[in-house]
Amino acid sequence: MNTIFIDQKEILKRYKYIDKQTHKGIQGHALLIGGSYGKIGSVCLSSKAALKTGCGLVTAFVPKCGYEIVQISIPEVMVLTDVQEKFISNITFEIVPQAIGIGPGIGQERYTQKALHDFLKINTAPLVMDADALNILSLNKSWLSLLAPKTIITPHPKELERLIGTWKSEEEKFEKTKLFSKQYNLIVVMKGAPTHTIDGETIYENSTGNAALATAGSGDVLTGMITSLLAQSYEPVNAAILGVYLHGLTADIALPETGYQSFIASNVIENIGKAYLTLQNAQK
Ligand SMILES: NC(=O)C1=CN([C@@H]2O[C@H](COP(=O)(O)OP(=O)(O)OC[C@H]3O[C@@H](n4cnc5c(N)ncnc54)[C@H](O)[C@@H]3O)[C@@H](O)[C@H]2O)[C@@H](O)CC1
Ligand SMILES: Nc1ncnc2c1ncn2[C@@H]1O[C@H](COP(=O)(O)OP(=O)(O)O)[C@@H](O)[C@H]1O
Ligand SMILES: [Mg+2]
Repeated sequence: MNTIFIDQKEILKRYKYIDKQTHKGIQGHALLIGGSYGKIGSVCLSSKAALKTGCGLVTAFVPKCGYEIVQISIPEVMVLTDVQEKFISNITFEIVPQAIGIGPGIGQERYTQKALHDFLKINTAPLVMDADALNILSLNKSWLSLLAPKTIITPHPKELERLIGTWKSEEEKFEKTKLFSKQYNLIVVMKGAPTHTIDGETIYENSTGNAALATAGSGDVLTGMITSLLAQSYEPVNAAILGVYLHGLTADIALPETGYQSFIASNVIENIGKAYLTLQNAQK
């Protein structure tokens, strides 16, 4: 098995330093599409995480009921709304994002399923798919062929099972996921403890993170972080590997202060800066 252990040394080979002359117009624009009535928080977490991971601009596309929630909770994020009040039914926008993340809190309404299908047929931006976007794909497996090469999917174990079916051993899980990755030319971020990112035959095993991450919304945050890195022109596999590494590192940094129990998804976002600084300081 071709497994690469992702420690700081491997990350430094992939991490790109900020150009002193950069500006928000070239730092990348990320679009996060998600949320439904009662789950607007998920897309707030993804959007804020995207900004804190360094892209220049972030837009959230949410159902109408999410408009004020996103505007008030994260003033730096721009907001586009669907025509429907409580769920997404028609994904249209005039901006040109460099990357899109879709799925957190989006639900599985029939109209949302159709909106996802229509979106996948025309989307050309680098894409991260998570949560209910993956559950909708599991209900409509023929749509997997619409995904562009190197689309990143970020399933937790239950979402993975819905996509690839059950497994009887860890070995079988990896074999089935590798086959799935090759069949559809996808990058699969197999979330877990630890997380493995699978790109065809290659498995990248992450070295950071701990059980503090077992908390609501920590996956939504990861989606925003990876989308942000994609928008900053990281190759998809590197965006996935670096996003997973920084995400886990925030929990390792915060653990002495929060303990396992009181760490929440917002603490991931708060510690992204410190996680980046470990990489910058390692170069000095
Ligand atoms: N504040 C918010 O608005 C939040 C919204 N969320 C959204 O809620 C929707 C439902 O997401 P869920 O993931 O809760 O629902 P799912 O039904 O997909 O997953 C929940 C079930 O999956 C299994 N599972 C999850 N992680 C596992 C693991 N590591 N090992 C083994 N089994 C595991 C468990 O059996 C669990 O009951 C998504 O759209 C998600 O984005 C959640 O992210 C929570 C926070
Ligand atoms: N025990 C654990 N150790 C390390 N990482 C964990 C652990 N439990 C969960 N995680 C990480 O937390 C995140 C949970 O994602 P997910 O289940 O999608 O959460 P949500 O949907 O609530 O946002 C994943 O990145 C996963 O790898
Ligand atoms: Mg999730």
